[in-house]
Amino acid sequence: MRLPGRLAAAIEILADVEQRRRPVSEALKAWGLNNRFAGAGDRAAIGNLVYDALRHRASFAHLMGTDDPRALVLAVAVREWGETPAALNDAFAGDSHAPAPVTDAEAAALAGPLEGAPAHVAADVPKWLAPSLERAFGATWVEELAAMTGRPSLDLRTNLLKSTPERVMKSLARFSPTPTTIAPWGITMPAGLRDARTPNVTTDEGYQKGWFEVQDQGSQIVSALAGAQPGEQVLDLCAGAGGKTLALAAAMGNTGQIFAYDADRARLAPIYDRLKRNGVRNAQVRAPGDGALHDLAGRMDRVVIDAPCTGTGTWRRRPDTKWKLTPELLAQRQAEQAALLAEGLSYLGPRGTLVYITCSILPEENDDQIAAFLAAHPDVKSRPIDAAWHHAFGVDLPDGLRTPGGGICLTPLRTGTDGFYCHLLGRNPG
Ligand SMILES: C[S@@+](CC[C@H](N)C(=O)[O-])C[C@H]1O[C@@H](n2cnc3c(N)ncnc32)[C@H](O)[C@@H]1O
Repeated sequence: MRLPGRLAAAIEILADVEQRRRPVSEALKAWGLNNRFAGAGDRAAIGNLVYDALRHRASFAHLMGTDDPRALVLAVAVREWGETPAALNDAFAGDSHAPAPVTDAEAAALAGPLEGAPAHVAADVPKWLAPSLERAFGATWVEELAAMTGRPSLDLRTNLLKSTPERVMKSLARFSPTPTTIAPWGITMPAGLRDARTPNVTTDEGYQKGWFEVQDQGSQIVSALAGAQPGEQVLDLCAGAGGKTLALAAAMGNTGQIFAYDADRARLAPIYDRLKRNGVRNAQVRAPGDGALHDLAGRMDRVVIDAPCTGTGTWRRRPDTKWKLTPELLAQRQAEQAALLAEGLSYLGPRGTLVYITCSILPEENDDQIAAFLAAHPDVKSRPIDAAWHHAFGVDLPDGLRTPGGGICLTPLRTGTDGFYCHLLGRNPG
């Protein structure tokens, strides 16, 4: 397929997403099944167009005077992919799969400046979230959120139980990987431009052998900040598919014991294969059920709560969720987080550390949540995050990452990672 056909496909898919209110990944998959002539390169390019359109939906709709799929996709082609209306029309002219020609009015809109747009439009976020985001980032909030409209890099964590960063880099040399800037065992490949495909690293023999995992550097950083030590008893209370569990197991050198639990059996299901492939021998999976964790009460050296959240920190990867988030969903997540913090505390030993993590950038799920928890539990205190950073990475906590409430917040602008929040707590401070 050439560019005109790919643009037409992206328009069709965005319309499908809107009409059927289905997730983008599902709409892309359905399109691929119905259009089997399209190759992997076509599907990747069309996916890039669709995701780029959703990343910039508010600003492109403002520019074009409409958020219809055609307007958004033309804006991606011109504003992000560097095409011109004239070049598009030349390409469209000889292609039976092309969208209708770019009109003069569209061409004028595509050239227009964004200056004067409201802040939430420049930031490409829903208007109702602007006050929270301004509270999170102050004067730089628009810049912070604009950085979230970019494409994410592909990051890997070397599994030290089986390999070394040098060995993984050699195995993946064809993708030109480089070490991550903060996480010591991370490897990264920058996102490409236009129709670039994300390297399919999971077909690499190194992956099959368990030498590395796909994990955003932000997730690697908060896993390291959790500070799990060899020989400890650790509860991973929201283990999901085990991304953090695997990192904790490696940090503990396969010693001590990790209890990996999740309330959702389906989310937990992939963890068994992943533990095996990674050579993890110190993790015990606890399937959900009455009393599944009763025997752990008051015994844990560390309880990690990788809490269910709005995922606002992952908007680069899942831009459709940005536009679906509602105040009701946020309130629901906040209630779940508050309950999990209280539950997590019940498993903590007297000198244990409670690790609270979200992939959200909203204060409601981060500092506010912790402030409410601390107010309800006067015997609990924040543990110093700068000391944890120094211990994990051997350097001082960089300026600007600490939150007013004593946690840290990572962002694409600050650390080149997904947005993550991490706060350490315990009954005995320091
Ligand atoms: C952010 S995800 C976890 C991701 C996972 N730790 C990883 O690194 O791959 C949050 C998880 O919390 C789980 N969850 C939600 N409510 C829970 C509860 N009350 N108890 C335990 N797990 C819960 C969800 O099923 C979901 O898998």
